[in-house]
Amino acid sequence: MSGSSAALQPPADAGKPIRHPDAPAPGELLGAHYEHCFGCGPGQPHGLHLEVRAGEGVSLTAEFTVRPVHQGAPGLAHGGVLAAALDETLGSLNWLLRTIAVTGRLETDFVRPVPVGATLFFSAEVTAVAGRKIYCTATGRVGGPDGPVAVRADALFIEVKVDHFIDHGRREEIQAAMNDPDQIRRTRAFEVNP
Ligand SMILES: CCCCCCCC/C=C\CCCCCCCC(=O)SCCNC(=O)CCNC(=O)[C@H](O)C(C)(C)COP(=O)(O)OP(=O)(O)OC[C@H]1O[C@@H](n2cnc3c(N)ncnc32)[C@H](O)[C@@H]1OP(=O)(O)O
Repeated sequence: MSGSSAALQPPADAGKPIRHPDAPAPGELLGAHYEHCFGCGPGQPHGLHLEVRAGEGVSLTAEFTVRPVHQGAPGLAHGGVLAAALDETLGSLNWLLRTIAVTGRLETDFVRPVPVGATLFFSAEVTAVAGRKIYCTATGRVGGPDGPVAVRADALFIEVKVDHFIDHGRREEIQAAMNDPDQIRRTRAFEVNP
């Protein structure tokens, strides 16, 4: 099974994504957007520690190595963890648009089982933008960037203001983030008009 639902088909008036002029150069490693992010944060011991590199246009590549803490069935990655890796990969595309956005919808195909110890090589791109709606797609391969497809996803991200996090996040983490100049710098890298 593959093919995304009607909710993930861009409307007729959608435009092509535009790479922000200050986006990281192709090949550049993108840092974590938040130290304690489950997907990319170095301060999250059981996190995915996804490593993401900017690509050409509004595309990127990412790598994630499955560890024993990510198991579902014995010796195999948990599907929810793989979906999280896809979500994080797709969310990282917003660095290249310099837009803050959250996942509205994520549709995932699990094509083959992924063993513990395997590295997933993701490639992702934004396919269309319509107002606040950002349409994107990602593929994860095993064994190498040209290996067989193990997972893929299509998603819709919705642009939000930084207030989305300030209004909804638990007070203590928001306060700590606001007191951290490095976090403020990272958040600004996402925003065209901070
Ligand atoms: C200094 C302070 C520190 C701050 C530090 C921050 C740094 C952060 C930097 C970067 C963070 C990135 C983090 C990446 C992590 C990986 C990505 C994730 O996992 S994100 C978490 C999972 N996602 C959510 O928790 C969203 C929960 N949902 C919501 O909050 C709302 O539903 C939201 C914002 C998505 C939409 O709500 P509305 O009220 O703003 O907008 P409406 O009007 O409902 O939707 C706008 C358009 O989008 C469509 N839409 C919305 N949801 C849809 C859906 N599920 N399916 C299809 N269409 C949908 C609607 O039909 C509408 O379309 P029409 O403009 O009318 O054409």
